[in-house]
Amino acid sequence: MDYVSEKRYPVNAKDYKLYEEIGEGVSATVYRALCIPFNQIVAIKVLDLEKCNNDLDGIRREVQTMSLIDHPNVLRAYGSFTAGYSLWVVMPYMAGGSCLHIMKSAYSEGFEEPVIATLLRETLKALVYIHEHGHIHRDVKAGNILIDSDGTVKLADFGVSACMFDTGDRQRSRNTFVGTPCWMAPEVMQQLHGYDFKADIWSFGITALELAHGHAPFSKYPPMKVLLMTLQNAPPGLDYERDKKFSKSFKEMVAACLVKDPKKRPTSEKLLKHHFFKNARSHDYLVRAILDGLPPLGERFKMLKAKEADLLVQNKDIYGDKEQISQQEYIRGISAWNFNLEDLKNQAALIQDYDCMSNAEDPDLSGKQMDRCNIDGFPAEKLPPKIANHSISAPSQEDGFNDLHDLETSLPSFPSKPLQALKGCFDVGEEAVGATSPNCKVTSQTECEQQVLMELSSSAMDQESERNEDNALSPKKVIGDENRDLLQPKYQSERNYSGPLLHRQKRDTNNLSSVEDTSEGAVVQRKGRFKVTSADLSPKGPTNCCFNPVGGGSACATISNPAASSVLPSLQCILQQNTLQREEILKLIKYVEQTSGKLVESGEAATNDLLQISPTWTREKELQAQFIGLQQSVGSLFEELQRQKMKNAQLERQLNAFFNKERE
Ligand SMILES: Nc1ncnc2c1ncn2[C@@H]1O[C@H](COP(=O)(O)OP(=O)(O)OP(=O)(O)O)[C@@H](O)[C@H]1O
Repeated sequence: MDYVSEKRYPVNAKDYKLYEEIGEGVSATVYRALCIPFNQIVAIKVLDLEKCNNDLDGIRREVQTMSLIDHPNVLRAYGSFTAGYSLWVVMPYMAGGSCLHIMKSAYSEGFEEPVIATLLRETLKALVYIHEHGHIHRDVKAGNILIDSDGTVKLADFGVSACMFDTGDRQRSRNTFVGTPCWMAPEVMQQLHGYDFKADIWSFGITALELAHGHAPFSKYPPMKVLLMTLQNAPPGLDYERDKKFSKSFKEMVAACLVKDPKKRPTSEKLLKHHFFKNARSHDYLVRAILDGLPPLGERFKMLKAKEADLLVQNKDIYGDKEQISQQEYIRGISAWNFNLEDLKNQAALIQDYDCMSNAEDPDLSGKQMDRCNIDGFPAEKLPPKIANHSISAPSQEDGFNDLHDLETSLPSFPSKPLQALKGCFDVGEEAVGATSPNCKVTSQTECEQQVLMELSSSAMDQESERNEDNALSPKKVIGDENRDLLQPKYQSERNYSGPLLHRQKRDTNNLSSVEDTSEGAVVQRKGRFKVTSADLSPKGPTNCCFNPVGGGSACATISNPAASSVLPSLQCILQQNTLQREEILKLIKYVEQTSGKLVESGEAATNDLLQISPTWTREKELQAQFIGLQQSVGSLFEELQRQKMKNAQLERQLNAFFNKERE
């Protein structure tokens, strides 16, 4: 990228005067500020380095990338420096704020088409530039499209951008999992073959829908659900019925972006030539159409925060105190999803309970949106068969029963490595994944994946019989679409109030008092937007196991309908019980032999049989001991890894401080 910085902005906090807050992200607060020596208003993003844990690399990358940018549609950084435990990034102040904030303040149903075309064209120009320079933005969404008071549009936030040239060609296709679930391309979730800049085109299509409706498709669902819906459902799009007010060319443009096969999506350059963008207008038009009459950014932000706080107070009784932070984050529409493995598995167990209702009602989710959508400029034969033939093959969703069918039939299309898809949610390396999942410490990855897959399909089958009862969980029954932001806490309650969630137990989530509260645990690793908590790491042994000498069997509560997380402990539990039973039987036989004084023929045979299997039994015991030993060493290796990572982070911090001192 071209180096642009002519003017050297001061790198000392005392040269800036912070004014009001104008935005908040996962680990940063953004302020309007005055650069005193230049007497210039700027925006300063203050990142809490303590909150960023191990992601210093990411931050450094963001700042570096931002300061090398030279394009009118990409937000650049004037400079950055550390102040105490925070990093200050100085940027141009975009007085209109983000499109997301503007929608939340005044256009909750979304913008008019010419406004969307103008915003998207400018954003797309930014993407063309970014892609040309070998970068993938990876977080294209309305929250990152900023507008200045003169109507200039800039794409912001390189927090998760990746440089395809970082370490050579091999890295052109990325293998990390970052971004925000609703905007995330299927190939990013799947983690099978990596992904490239076409992932941004998918996010761009989702952003188009967000600007059209005021929210992204699937935004009311928890992350795991979003993940599965993105992978399994037909891509979202503009609906011919619901979205009558939008032009055919808009629908076609969106459909061209939201094709599951990235190869079939247009490049940003080609997309920019789409005739939809001929509807784009001038900066002045944007000012007149959406900025005029809006209160100043700081005030708007304050009002939004107050509105959120009100909503939280209103719902405190229903959702409880501990949900507040995640609710706030959700309502703000930021990407602070607190992914942890238990959450994801629990959400997988909940899957589709509310689909049966919602898919039929929510045009975003219905299959019919693509029916009459011929993609001009991008020939229909280039569409994947699922989309191209949609009008013929898509089953009617109206009765709300097809969802089950969908899930079953789409299981084969679910990533062949579903655990990898889950694993990806943490943006952690292979070793950490093994360690974060207590159930996967010794079994091979494939076995674990099979367990998850089994769990998903058994959950799908169970749900057919329980569908009617479970419809009570449908968000549509609880709350109207206009209050969509309030839906999330309901699911978050379910997420956070659950241990390994059995499908049957799920119904109890309506009665929170009956559900065990498993507190989340301290964050032990955070990468990008995702964190792994100590709760994910603590091994959860089998519970409620008791040996029943009368029935001669074991009663493991976790076995009747095993959640993925409990399958392995359950198997261990059975194994243990079998061993105990065998011991008991041997003792009994010995006792009978001694009291009867002679060997009954059949008894003899039975004893011999049992004695014959005893070497196997001994071997089992040995293996069990090895298993426990291995579990322990994986645990301590992981701890060591964490220690080293923390050390690393500390060193980086010191280096940073040193570097900044040098610059001063
Ligand atoms: N230069 C700017 N001018 C005006 N507002 C800004 C500016 N930069 C950021 N904001 C506002 O602050 C919000 C949060 O900033 P930012 O997105 O950079 O933080 P983040 O932690 O990366 O958040 P996220 O994870 O949601 O992307 C933005 O959505 C936007 O509304």
